[in-house]
Amino acid sequence: MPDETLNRFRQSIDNIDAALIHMLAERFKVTQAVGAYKATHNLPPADPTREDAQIARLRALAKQADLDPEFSEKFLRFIIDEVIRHHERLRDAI
Ligand SMILES: C=C(O[C@@H]1C=C(C(=O)O)C=C[C@H]1O)C(=O)O
Repeated sequence: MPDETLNRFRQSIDNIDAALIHMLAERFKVTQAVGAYKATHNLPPADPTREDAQIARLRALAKQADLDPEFSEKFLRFIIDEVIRHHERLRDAI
């Protein structure tokens, strides 16, 4: 028997998941451009000072939004680590 309430929740979840994928795709497009710029200008793949500032900012935003700051930091760390791997690959390809 179809559960309309559960279906409506799930439609919303599916829309949010699609938005997350599109936002991540845009973010990786920009970070790829940053990686190419860094590789051609002899800049290091990682910038820990910038990362610390981003993490502090996202933790504060998460708290305001009633989202777990620990989870938010882990999520951003996971993404940034992947970006750094891409930047290292771009650097090594030169
Ligand atoms: C994108 C950059 O390169 C790296 C990746 C970052 C990110 O994904 O936000 C942040 C800092 C850098 O370690 C950058 O330097 O801005």
